[in-house]
Amino acid sequence: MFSAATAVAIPPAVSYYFPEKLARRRRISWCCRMARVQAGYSQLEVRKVTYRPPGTEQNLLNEINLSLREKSFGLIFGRSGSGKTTLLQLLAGLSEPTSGSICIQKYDDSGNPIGLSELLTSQRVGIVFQFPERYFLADTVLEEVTFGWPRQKADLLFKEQLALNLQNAFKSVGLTTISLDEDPQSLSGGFKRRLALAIQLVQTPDLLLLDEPLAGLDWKARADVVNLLKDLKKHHTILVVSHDLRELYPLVDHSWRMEMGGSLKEEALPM
Ligand SMILES: Nc1ncnc2c1ncn2[C@@H]1O[C@H](COP(=O)(O)OP(=O)(O)OP(=O)(O)O)[C@@H](O)[C@H]1O
Repeated sequence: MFSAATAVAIPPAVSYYFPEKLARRRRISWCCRMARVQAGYSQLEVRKVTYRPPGTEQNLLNEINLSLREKSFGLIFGRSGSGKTTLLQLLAGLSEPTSGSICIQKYDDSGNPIGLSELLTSQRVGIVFQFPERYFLADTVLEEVTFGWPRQKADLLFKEQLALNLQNAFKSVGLTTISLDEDPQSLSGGFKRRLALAIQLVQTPDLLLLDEPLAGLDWKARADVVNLLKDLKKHHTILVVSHDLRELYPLVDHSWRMEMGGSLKEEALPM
């Protein structure tokens, strides 16, 4: 077991002394980040995105437009099979739009556009699929989180940064009372969902995409995840696909309905 203070007992492979130089660099980059934030804001801009899977005759998404300002919470709702997950997959770079663009537009303090870049080259994007626990592969929590981490010695600094991120990620999802040696499958439903979020948060994403984050959880775990999302919203831009409108309503800044046939329109939640 470990506490919040010691949150993650980093194993030998990633437990290196965190040098003062690196700490200073983090402070400097944090200051730069603050300076950037004070100088304006950025917004995810999906413009006229159409998607037709290769080799098929029908568009799954038709001229989708969507804008979401940084540190906002967006929710897409709509009937099953309308194309919500397909859109998240495009935003995560798992498929490419047939036409249209997915960008980050920067604005100055007065709201004047000052720069445009592609989402995936300028921002880190994390995606948590529906029922993410079904895709857990490892025997321990630590292996699950560090799956795919680089193994070469040359990546020492990168590993140290990830180890620190891991500690922060576990704290931010309230996973401070589980052992890193535990089997992920032995965790409760709510804790599995927290673990899935922590795995993404380790990469410090700017944009977090969540597909049905409350699906399959009991009422207590659902309430926990809603509270957790409320906290995450302070630091991340979050776009959720969900049918659980009532529970997520208090978090939502913008919402859109996906129509059958793959068109999206901004619409208040039907409460
Ligand atoms: N690669 C593909 N080729 C052909 N059809 C596809 C492909 N991917 C998804 N589809 C179809 O596109 C439609 C939209 O699927 P999608 O999973 O995006 O819907 P959804 O709105 O997220 O549904 P749900 O709410 O049930 O998760 C579905 O009919 C699905 O079967």
